[in-house]
Amino acid sequence: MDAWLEALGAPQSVVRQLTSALDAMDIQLGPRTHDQPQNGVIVFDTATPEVIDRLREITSDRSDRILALSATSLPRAAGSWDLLRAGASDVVTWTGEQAHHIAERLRRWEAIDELLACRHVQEFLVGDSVVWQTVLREAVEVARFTSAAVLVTGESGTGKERVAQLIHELDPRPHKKKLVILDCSTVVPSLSGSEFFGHEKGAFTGASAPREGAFELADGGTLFLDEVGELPVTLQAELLRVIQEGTFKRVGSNTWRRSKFRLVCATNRDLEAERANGSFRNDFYYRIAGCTLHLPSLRERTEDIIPLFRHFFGQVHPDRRPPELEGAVRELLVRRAYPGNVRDLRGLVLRIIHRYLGDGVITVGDIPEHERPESPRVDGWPDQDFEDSIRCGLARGASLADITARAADVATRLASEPAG
Ligand SMILES: Nc1ncnc2c1ncn2[C@@H]1O[C@H](COP(=O)(O)OP(=O)(O)OP(=O)(O)O)[C@@H](O)[C@H]1O
Repeated sequence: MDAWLEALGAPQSVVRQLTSALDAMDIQLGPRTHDQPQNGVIVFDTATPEVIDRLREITSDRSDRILALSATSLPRAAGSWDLLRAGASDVVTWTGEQAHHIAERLRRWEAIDELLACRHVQEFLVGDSVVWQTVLREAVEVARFTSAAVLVTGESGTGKERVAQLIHELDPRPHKKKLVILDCSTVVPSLSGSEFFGHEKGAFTGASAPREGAFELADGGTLFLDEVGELPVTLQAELLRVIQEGTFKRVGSNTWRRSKFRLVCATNRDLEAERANGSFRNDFYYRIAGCTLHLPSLRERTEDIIPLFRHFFGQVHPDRRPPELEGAVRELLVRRAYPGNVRDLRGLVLRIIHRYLGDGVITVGDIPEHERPESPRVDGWPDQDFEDSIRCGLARGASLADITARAADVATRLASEPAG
């Protein structure tokens, strides 16, 4: 395998030692090329501001993974954190004996990249932006190389359920069973025991036959608890044991059963805030969040909008090349607010496709009437900041009425301020 190497003030002897040790393990270090993201090693003497700047520069536009290798002294703790913050993925000090560790690290990164680049993953979770590829890479790593419980957070429609599906697919357990999905927001409190743990015949009125619950069904596979933030605190307490130990009793039974499952949970709620105010249990949180993945909103990755458009077009017309977009259509797609994120975009694309006659460029005429900008811009008003504020409000869940009321407040206050 290949990886790049940059030496920033490191002794040549260390660079030579490292290069030949890795070469003996079949890893060739070369210069950093400027096409695809690649993994590499930066060797430096001490973590100077130049090293930090260089790391930032490399990781600002490409999702390279970088091992920062300090050639002489152990970087001070603060130095290590600075290196990680600037974009390094790992920090190691060279004492002449870490070649093996470095080789292992680079090999794992390469294995993850191969999975990430495969057609299935790229078409299942579309997006080339650095922020998206970075989180996707984390998902691939945790799925393939750990059995950790994963908590996926992010606004509605950002792809949390799809990430859960991917984690299950990439999980390398032998004889893996199915993915069981349970939407916690639909669990009726009086039937929650049965939903999660199952029940025996006659356990309660209406229990005419025994039933397996979600934990039992997920034995050997993955249990995806969607909308986990909706679980009442009392129920969270009841789930602690099964999540920690894998043991549970069906409702109406005294027999302990065992289930071995991987747990993936998702929520669009702010569990940090809910833990702080006591509406989400800390002990439950620590059990479900062995690893957390935060999915970015679509407004944080607008460069993925056009690729997603093409993807959704391809879903409807698998045999056709996605058409070109007229400039105004492209601008509308990229600048529009998507409170429902990718789901919202998908809905818009479908509405456009329904109107599209299926020949040539997609033009503004293919945009449904209610999606068109309402009024022409007059002398630069409303300006971009004004639009951005509204978009931001909508994205945070404010209604049009909230925004109008707020705008009226601001206008009244400004009108009463003395001129100048
Ligand atoms: N990166 C992506 N590539 C392709 N399709 C995507 C992507 N992200 C989301 N989607 C599509 O967007 C829709 C919403 O995705 P998903 O249900 O995974 O979101 P979610 O975050 O779980 O939403 P919610 O919080 O409302 O449950 C689905 O139709 C899914 O196929």
